Amino acid sequence: MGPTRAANASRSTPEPYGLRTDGQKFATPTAPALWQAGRMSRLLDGEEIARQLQELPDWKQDGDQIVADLEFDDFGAAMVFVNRTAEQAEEANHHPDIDIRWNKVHLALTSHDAGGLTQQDIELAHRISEGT
Ligand SMILES: C[C@H](O)[C@H](O)[C@H]1CNC2=NC(N)=NC(=O)C2=N1
Repeated sequence: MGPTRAANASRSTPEPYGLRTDGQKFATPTAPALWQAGRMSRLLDGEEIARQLQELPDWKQDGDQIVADLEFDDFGAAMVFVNRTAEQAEEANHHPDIDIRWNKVHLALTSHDAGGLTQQDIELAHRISEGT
């Protein structure tokens, strides 16, 4: 016997999706439910993005993305950077689009699940730019 819908609704912390014991079919989690569960950031507005980009000189906004164009001594140096970026992306479970052209690397970050820019994009941009 699992909790009733009413009991569930009154919980302050929602049960994680996938662990419902009341036999109800899983609903597609709504954006507010995911934000509350801490698995999705809310969209940032234009002012917040502009303010935070002041601390990220390598990055600029391009529509729903933030992008960085970086140049290295040669292909090998670019690949060292890209591999480090890949590790950071895996740690964050947030992954930039990466375009490599010999010594030039173009990175683009957006939060596909939220449909635009979130704090996750800003945080990963900081991590990527530290040490470049
Ligand atoms: C299931 C997993 O959390 C999602 O697919 C993650 C993976 N990496 C991601 N990376 C980026 N940049 N945006 C996302 O929305 C995203 N979603």
